[in-house]
Amino acid sequence: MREMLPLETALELLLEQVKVVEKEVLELLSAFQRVLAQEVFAPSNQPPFDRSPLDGYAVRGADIANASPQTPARLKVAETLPAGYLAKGRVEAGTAIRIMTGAPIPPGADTVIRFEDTRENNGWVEIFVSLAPGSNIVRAGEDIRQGELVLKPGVLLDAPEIGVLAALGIPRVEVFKRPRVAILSTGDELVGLDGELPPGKIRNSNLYALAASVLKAGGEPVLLGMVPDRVEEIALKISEGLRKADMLLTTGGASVGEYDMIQEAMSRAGARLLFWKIDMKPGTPVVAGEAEGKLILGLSGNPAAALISFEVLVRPLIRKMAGFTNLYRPRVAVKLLEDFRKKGRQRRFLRARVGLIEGQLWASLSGVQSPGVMKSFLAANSLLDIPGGRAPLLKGEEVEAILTGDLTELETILD
Ligand SMILES: Nc1nc2c(c(=O)[nH]1)N[C@H]1C(S)=C(S)[C@@H](COP(=O)(O)OP(=O)(O)OC[C@H]3O[C@@H](n4cnc5c(N)ncnc54)[C@H](O)[C@@H]3O)O[C@H]1N2
Ligand code: MOO
Repeated sequence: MREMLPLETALELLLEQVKVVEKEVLELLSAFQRVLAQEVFAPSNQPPFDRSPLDGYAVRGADIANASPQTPARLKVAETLPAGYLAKGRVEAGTAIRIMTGAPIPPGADTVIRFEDTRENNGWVEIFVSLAPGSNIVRAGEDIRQGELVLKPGVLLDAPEIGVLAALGIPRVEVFKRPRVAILSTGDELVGLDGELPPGKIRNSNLYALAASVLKAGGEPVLLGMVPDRVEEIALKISEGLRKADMLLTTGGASVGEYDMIQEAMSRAGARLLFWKIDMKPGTPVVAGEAEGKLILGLSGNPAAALISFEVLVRPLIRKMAGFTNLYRPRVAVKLLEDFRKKGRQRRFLRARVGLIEGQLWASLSGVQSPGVMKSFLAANSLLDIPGGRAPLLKGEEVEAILTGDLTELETILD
């Protein structure tokens, strides 16, 4: 087995192994935040009919051709037309229909004049402006044409997509199931969240951080809990994970220490080893295996290393399984707001905050970068991707940032 694969090589190898999960049909609102699995062609025009975008008067353009404040056109108001109804009659020469926003344009009319440009008195309306025929009419299909491909498989069904499907009268859609991702923490030092912390022990935080990450990536976490550093127990849990889920993540025991037994446990559970170690820091030790067509990824026990491995390696895999077309986060060029002096031959991912200063994106490190430190994630909205051998870096140098956080935060971050 070769030492330390480049991240892209490892990712390519793993992406080849994963398949998109099955599909299911859901009621529209249950499909919110799911990935669309079908093409959606518009069954009808949106809007379905020519309509008024204003409260005003539907008229014939010819009748108001010479209207002005000095020489208003005088038209007989034939009826009032609210949204949701059809006009009883036509707009004949010399008449107008009072029309509300969203109401269908009555036959005979080709223009709508807004209330502000008119004055009504005793069943007659004076029009003070002349508009070209066709003005102020929203045409049927102006938004979406019947037969048009509106949504493609692989998109996330967010609020606008749900709204468009509802507007088109589509009550159910085919979406991808959520890939189930089993998570197992290994380590004698681990205890759960309740109760006193015994001496020498730590909380099993990786289970929760990874479960939340799986949810965010579009997967469904299957919590396998924690096991002590014993090969047989780990192997049994791996087998359980293979039965219950489409992919399995473990943390701990991925390095070279005496108790690092994930590789051994994977083999006992019948897995084929794909690789161990990726050229990145944090997150070098990743044991990748495959069994029954399912991936098993043994991530570092170090909490920050595990989360960074998840971000750059596991997230794209889950996104592929979940049916997304876009697997990756956006990457942008940023300038460093401070020096980063630590040399290193390995590629590094640094937790950072990216924000705008006078139209330029800048990055400042969000705290301590050690693989066991979590707090620096709290202020981070990105990972800086520093190629091996590139550091030391000086303030003002350009580097690449992977945007992991909310873009809306960008403007408020730096002063
Ligand atoms: N002699 C060497 N030692 C280490 C090397 C090395 O190359 N040679 N690599 C270091 C690097 S880099 C990393 S990263 C870690 C990876 O360690 P493991 O994956 O074997 O993880 P553990 O040793 O089990 O744990 C590391 C650290 O994380 C804590 N931990 C473990 N599980 C959890 C959990 N579920 N929740 C929260 N924290 C957890 C654990 O207590 C340790 O502090 O190895 C270095 N060593
Ligand atoms: O590879 Mo370890 O993950 O540096 O921290």
